[in-house]
Amino acid sequence: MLRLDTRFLPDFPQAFKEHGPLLLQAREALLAKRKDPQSMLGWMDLPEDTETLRRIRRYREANPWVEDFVLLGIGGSALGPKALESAFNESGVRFHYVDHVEPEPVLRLLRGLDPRKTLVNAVSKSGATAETLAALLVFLNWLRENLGEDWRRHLVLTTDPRRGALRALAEKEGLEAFSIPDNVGGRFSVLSPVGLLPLAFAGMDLEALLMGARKANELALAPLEENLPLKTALLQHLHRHLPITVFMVYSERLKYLPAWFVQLHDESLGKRDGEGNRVGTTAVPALGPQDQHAQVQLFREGPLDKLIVLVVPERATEDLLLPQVEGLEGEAGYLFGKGLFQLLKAEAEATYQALAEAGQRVYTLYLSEVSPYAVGWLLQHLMWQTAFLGELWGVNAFDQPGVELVKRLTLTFLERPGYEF
Ligand SMILES: O=P(O)(O)OC[C@H]1O[C@H](O)[C@H](O)[C@@H](O)[C@@H]1O
Repeated sequence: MLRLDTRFLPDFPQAFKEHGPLLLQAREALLAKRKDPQSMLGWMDLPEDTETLRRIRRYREANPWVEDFVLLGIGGSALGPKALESAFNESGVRFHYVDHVEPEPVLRLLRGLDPRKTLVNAVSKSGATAETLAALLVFLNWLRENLGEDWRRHLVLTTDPRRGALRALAEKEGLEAFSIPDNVGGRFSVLSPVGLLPLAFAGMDLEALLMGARKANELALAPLEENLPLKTALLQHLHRHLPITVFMVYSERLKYLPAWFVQLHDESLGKRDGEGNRVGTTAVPALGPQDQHAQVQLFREGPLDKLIVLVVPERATEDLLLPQVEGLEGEAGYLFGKGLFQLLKAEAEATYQALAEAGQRVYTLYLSEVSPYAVGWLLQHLMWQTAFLGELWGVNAFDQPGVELVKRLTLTFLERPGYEF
């Protein structure tokens, strides 16, 4: 369950009423694009795709030998699975993410892995991302050298249904491969095999994850009053003059969720609108309570240039009572007998109030608990929010023309004769 709290933004209910027509128009414009196969709105349908889920389950069951799962992918091909796996890994399978090109950690990883117990999953929608291709070269070679003909069983690809280097490799070598639907872009792909395959190996309850996402879909299509994604989209829209939107999550298990949100928000919305104006707000990741001891000083007394979103669980799956320890009554007595989760909730509430009191604009999204259902709901909710904002800000939320130059320049530098920095 996901619940919005805007108690420190008293004008919001009125603003929501006034902006009703604008919001409905934005939703209509977005949904009208669904008919267009180029629209990249396939993420809306992923929670219904039970056939893919069945295939993934069968694959997982056929490979019980996996002890280490190495995911080669970057951006939208890594951030979602990482955010969910680190929260919900129940299986004991160890996960490793190669979403970088720093040699030392790759070498350290290779030296510590047993190839016979390792499954490598290369993930790339385009099949053309330099970091992922570089990692694939290394791991493919490593599997071949160590496993001989058996290497094929240890490599699974997640990529475009037809195009790109990964698809070509899968066909040439007869490798197991899962498809990211044509009309699903990287940062909207967490509920496709990009996320579902690794999460099946993590032992996560995928039915519940998708059920939560279906709930977000239901609300996005619901009448205005119940429409949670239109509400939070409007909160972001009303504060678009503030350059920063902080996404602060009060959950250690969800510590990688802010990074997923940052890509979703920044890469979708930071671009030129139809008139050439630069639009977008900068999402800043934060974690509670750790960042109370780092960023909150700035949030309290620094510039009032932020919209701050807190994501707070309402219940613990299991609390841990703090024992009374003799000799520590003076300093820690106020904690005796309290739950660790009680402390977490008190800290989140204290931050909420202190930020509002400082004049920062702040609202909270309460998660009933850190469960696959609630988090599935939250992820899909945030995708709807982003898509609605794309309409409100007049930008295409599903492309990323701005990142291309870096890719092209990287290739130019590598191909330059005598290249060395
Ligand atoms: O999945 P891939 O095609 O390898 O893309 C991985 C990432 O790289 C690109 O640079 C895009 O900007 C991201 O949106 C994408 O998630």
